Amino acid sequence: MSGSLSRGPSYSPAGSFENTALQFAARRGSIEQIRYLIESGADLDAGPDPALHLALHKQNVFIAHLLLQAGADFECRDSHGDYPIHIACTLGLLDIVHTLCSLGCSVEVANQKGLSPLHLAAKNGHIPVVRCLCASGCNIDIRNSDNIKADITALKYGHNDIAELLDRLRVTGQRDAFARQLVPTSKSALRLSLRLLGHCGVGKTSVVKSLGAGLFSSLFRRSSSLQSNKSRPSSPINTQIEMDVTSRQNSLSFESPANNGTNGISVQNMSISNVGDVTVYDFSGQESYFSVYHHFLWPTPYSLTAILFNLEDPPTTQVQQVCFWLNFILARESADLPTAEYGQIVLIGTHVDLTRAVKTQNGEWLSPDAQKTLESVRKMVPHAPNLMSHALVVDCNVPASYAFKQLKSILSNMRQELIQQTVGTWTGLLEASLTWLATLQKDYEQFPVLTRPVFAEILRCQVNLLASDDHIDELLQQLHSMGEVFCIQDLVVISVPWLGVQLIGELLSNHFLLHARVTGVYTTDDFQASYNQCDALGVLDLLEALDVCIQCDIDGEIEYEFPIYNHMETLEGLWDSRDPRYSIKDSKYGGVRLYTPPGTLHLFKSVFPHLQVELRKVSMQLYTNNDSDTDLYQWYMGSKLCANELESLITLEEDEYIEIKVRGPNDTSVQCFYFLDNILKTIEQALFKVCPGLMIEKHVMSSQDLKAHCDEPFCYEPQSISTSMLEAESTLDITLFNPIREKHETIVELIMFGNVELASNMHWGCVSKVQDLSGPVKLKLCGLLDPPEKHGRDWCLLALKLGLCQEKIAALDSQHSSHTMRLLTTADCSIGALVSSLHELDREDAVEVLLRSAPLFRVIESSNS
Ligand SMILES: Nc1nc2c(ncn2[C@@H]2O[C@H](COP(=O)(O)OP(=O)(O)OP(=O)(O)O)[C@@H](O)[C@H]2O)c(=O)[nH]1
Repeated sequence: MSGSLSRGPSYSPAGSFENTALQFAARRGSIEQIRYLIESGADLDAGPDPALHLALHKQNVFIAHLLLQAGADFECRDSHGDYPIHIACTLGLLDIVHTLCSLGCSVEVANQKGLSPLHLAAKNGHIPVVRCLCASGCNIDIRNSDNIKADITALKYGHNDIAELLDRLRVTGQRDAFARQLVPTSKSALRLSLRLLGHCGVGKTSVVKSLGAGLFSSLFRRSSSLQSNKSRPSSPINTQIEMDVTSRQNSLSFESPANNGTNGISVQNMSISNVGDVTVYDFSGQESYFSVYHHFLWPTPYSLTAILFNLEDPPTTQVQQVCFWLNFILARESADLPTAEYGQIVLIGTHVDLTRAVKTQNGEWLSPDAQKTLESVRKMVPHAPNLMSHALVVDCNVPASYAFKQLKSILSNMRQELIQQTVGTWTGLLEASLTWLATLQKDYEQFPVLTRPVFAEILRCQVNLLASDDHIDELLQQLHSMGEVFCIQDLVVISVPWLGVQLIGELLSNHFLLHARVTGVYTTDDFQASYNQCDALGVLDLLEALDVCIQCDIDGEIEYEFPIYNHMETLEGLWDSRDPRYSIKDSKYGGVRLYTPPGTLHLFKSVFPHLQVELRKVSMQLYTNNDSDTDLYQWYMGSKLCANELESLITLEEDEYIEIKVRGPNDTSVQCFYFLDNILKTIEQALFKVCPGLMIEKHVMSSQDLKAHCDEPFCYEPQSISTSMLEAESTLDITLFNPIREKHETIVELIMFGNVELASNMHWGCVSKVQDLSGPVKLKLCGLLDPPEKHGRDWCLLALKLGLCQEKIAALDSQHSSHTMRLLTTADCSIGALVSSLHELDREDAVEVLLRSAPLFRVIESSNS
């Protein structure tokens, strides 16, 4: 800060008309100077035009806030006779008006021209400001010096909406009631959610029914279920081949066991005895629905997620299914949140009545198998935060049983623990809206979807005329987390059960998929013919917001592409080895395979259609931006993107890994490199959107094998590449051994399409900073290093090795409860240094994670792409 700035008071002799430094800074909008002068004790209110008034005239809301926070007088006039509220109302500075009102400023004072703040806002057409003034208790019948009310002023200046608002407030006489509704009460707005996940037929719906059963109906649940059990076909899950759960080769079966399974996501708001209101999400076990579950599985401390498994199934099947669902949930939760932001996860073993388990006197089933399954799962997924240490064992059809009491008691304990966090968030507006939603749903029964502006307009009309945009945003957030509405982009779905069952349940059902167009491409009319329950355009907008489809302009005709419906087979000749452009000696080939870590199989399958939506977006952008010759051809679990003379093939192989191959003619190494990099970025973004918590491994394909069109091209595992990078003096000199062809390949060939000059635009992974590690990798390291280790080789020793003293780490101001996470987000060292320290500590488990999942390289700029 320049030394020429003096303290304010010396510049502001009383009554002087010269500008003080503060006024000068306010006029110029210099935030730093304002901060300095405030700290130096400048006279904030030196006049006749105080700094606050000047900042407001310049519409510099930030500076005005700084001055108000510092204690500037907001009840003084400037040389024009205006108070700050007059200026803010004239200019429509809603935030300032709001702050001034909450500071208790006088909202009815007239300026020198005899106009009140309400008249000024009405005259200038600022309806949000009018609402704010009215909610703050301003007299709506206040008259100006010509004895005219503000609504007449509004009419005179053509602001009929304001006139109407003031008129309605007067006629209904509910202004005070509306204002009170907006003030938070001391009540809590806590609504827990219970999410039930598991394979088909494990008993999710039965649990929901039992939770909802009253005392009387519960007597009938058991007998009716016995009836239905008789007709229950043996689950195909039971007939699965026994699997080694650590292998990549295994496959899970997701077939539906019966016709009557849940379609989509059944959402119910239930009042559970001894617990209170709970929103229960019953997620179908049918695979076709998995691709939209991420929209409903956001991390929240207010949720209990139950993973159900059938105790009749072989133990390996139980473990494999539970691991799948646990990984599924963890992948969909953002990885860098403090542990307290995640809800609890509980395992529930079902069908215990059909096993040889015994019951204790108090009715508790004893099933060592369930606990064994939990222990195996814990070993295989050690980093699951908040997985409860005890599995419940239940006969889903007996509501009044010990297990249901345990489940209710878990929910009730969660409520007790969490209630404090939401105390003071309940408003009268929320209460009124909950009742009003039922009427609104009836009005929009056919298609219960509104845009945010329409929702806001109706809410103001029917519930509270004074609700501001901020009030409505907050309300929507509350309603969304309660499961009362579902907000996505600009849309508000006002019936979540409709969305879960009638829309998603129908459109992603196996039945619909079977009859869908095999290309997955629909015109609006085609779509309307297939789904005539409501207006196709509205549904298509919603499905686009859910990333289920994408609108494309194909030769001037608007069409919608649904990759989930696309069941076209792979065409022969898509990657023809004889294509003369790519069969010449110096043509360029390169490729990458993306894996999830061992044990997390099948997670890509539900993401791939989203990835195809993103690829379509990219191809349309490439087309409009570069006017290049771009083409995207998509089929079931595969896409071919071509840009000018470059080609790429993106496929999901064996349901397990994504393969990306790129090729170009001679002299296109730079283009190929950036083409591949851009495709990878698109895929990574799509994966992140759906699975922000998923760790990705990047395996590099042998370019020689790709060029030779080998059936089984060799793939270099990331840990062998990373290790070579760490050991080599110069990364560019690295060669890796391809055992299939018994040849060496250089890193330049493998990653840079043979063009060494590209190195100047790259950062190698080992020199990247530890902070650059992705959230899921950090979380995995936390799972390994947080628990105290018997020889002390945990985060603590690591911190010392990395040069941080314990006091420094303990003193770090971080919200994260994990010590390792604090260390990783603050340590200023390279990934290579972290690997060396972990080696020294003999923590090969953590080294393995890093070597497999740390980035191999990062492209600095891709302007050449
Ligand atoms: N004996 C017994 N039968 C059960 C139990 N849990 C579920 N069932 C029966 O198993 C069948 C399938 O149960 P659901 O509750 O519909 O299974 P779900 O998990 O909701 O399956 P989807 O909706 O297809 O995902 C029904 O006939 C239930 O009565 C249990 O604990 N014991």
